[in-house]
Amino acid sequence: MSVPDPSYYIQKTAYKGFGLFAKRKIFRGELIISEQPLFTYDRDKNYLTHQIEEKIKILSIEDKSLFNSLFDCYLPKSPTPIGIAETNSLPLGSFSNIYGIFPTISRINHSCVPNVYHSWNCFKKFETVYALKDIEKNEEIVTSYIDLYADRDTRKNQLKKSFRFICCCQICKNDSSNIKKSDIRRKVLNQLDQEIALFAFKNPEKAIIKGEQLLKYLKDEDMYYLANYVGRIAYDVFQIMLTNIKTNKKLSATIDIWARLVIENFLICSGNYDDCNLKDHLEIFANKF
Ligand SMILES: C[S@@+](CC[C@H](N)C(=O)[O-])C[C@H]1O[C@@H](n2cnc3c(N)ncnc32)[C@H](O)[C@@H]1O
Repeated sequence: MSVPDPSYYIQKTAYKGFGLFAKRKIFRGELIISEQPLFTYDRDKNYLTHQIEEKIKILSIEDKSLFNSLFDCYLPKSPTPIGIAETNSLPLGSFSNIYGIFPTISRINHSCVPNVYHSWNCFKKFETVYALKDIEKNEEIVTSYIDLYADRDTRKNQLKKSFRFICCCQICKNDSSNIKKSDIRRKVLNQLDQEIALFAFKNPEKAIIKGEQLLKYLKDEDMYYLANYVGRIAYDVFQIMLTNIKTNKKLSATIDIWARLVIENFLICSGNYDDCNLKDHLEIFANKF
């Protein structure tokens, strides 16, 4: 089921195949698409081709033709079911082996400066797409296929290997001195991200400082609008503060600010924070002061 009166349209692009575009101005935090999968499959299984072919067999005629119309980046001239599935499938949750085929969301092209975030809503069983920033009428709607803490060459190699294209987004085609600066900042982001987990138990004060530094680097790299990244960092810091609240009140003095940051950013990128383990705690602290 899609949102009634969609705010997007699908159109052929100059060099990216089809893409999704804004039919009108879309605002940050707006739900753009909510879509059920045509079918799902277990990507961990060896007999992948057989599994996908069996799933296609039981689709309705319309759904079969929808599936067959999707792009195969591996064999574009003579698409195969496995090629179409591997070009377009999305995991149902961050670490899931179960992947789904979503005919409309599959048309969204990649950018390392995405303007939307897609994720699986495990309660409603829909893949949703929310706007991370205001999107102007006729602007292309773009998502990220990869980890954006990676440097330019790593991003380029991943996209080439998995999706067979060279990214020409505004940060990938920057001049070399700007790319160098961006790569250094992303390397630091990656390192700080790992250090939060490393210090969470043995030195929580330090882990919180790493979280604050992460947000600063995200701002410097113009990534602070990425509510999925900001929300996750804030959630990590909130969790550390909550764990230590009884033993170290000073350490958790700003817990309300972090709780609000989690809620605000989770709402923007996925419209809810229902699947958070700490939902009740978040609400209590966000409203406490
Ligand atoms: C999931 S599909 C996206 C929709 C696709 N363009 C279509 O026509 O259906 C992924 C494929 O789109 C193309 N694509 C996505 N983002 C691109 C980009 N930024 N530049 C060039 N091609 C891109 C690549 O061929 C990639 O393998």
